[in-house]
Amino acid sequence: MDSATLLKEAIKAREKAYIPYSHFGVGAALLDSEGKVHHGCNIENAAYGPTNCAERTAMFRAIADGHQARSFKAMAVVGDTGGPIAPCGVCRQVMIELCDPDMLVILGNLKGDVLETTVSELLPGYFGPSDLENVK
Ligand SMILES: O=c1ccn([C@H]2C[C@H](O)[C@@H](CO)O2)c(=O)[nH]1
Ligand SMILES: [Zn+2]
Repeated sequence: MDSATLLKEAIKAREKAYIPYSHFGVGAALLDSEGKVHHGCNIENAAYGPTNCAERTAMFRAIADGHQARSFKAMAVVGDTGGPIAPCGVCRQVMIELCDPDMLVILGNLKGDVLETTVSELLPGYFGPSDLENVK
């Protein structure tokens, strides 16, 4: 599946956002190793803190569906931003946990701006799963 197709899936996922507070919808589409796409949208909460971003919704759904961590091929994310959307810090950390550091991340907006990057480029100097390898 190419980047443009995955971005279209993220736009479809965005339509499902539950956003009574910010009215800012975000969609994510995570491509698994079998070619299946997992949709994520942001899901807000009256207490604000429990809000789940679109990116984490997509990753948590795919893991809960039985897909292996770090087996994913790409993720596209879209919001109505001035430039390509920038994932929040919490989602970047969860990407480092559940996706390969070299996995393609396609960031877009509704105007058609696109930035192709990777998980490790989004979180330089990250603390990740391998940093706990020496624990006895
Ligand atoms: O990359 C992003 C940035 C923001 N949001 C959500 C969180 C909140 O619901 C709303 C405004 O921050 O957008 C995401 O889902 N992904
Ligand atoms: Zn986030």
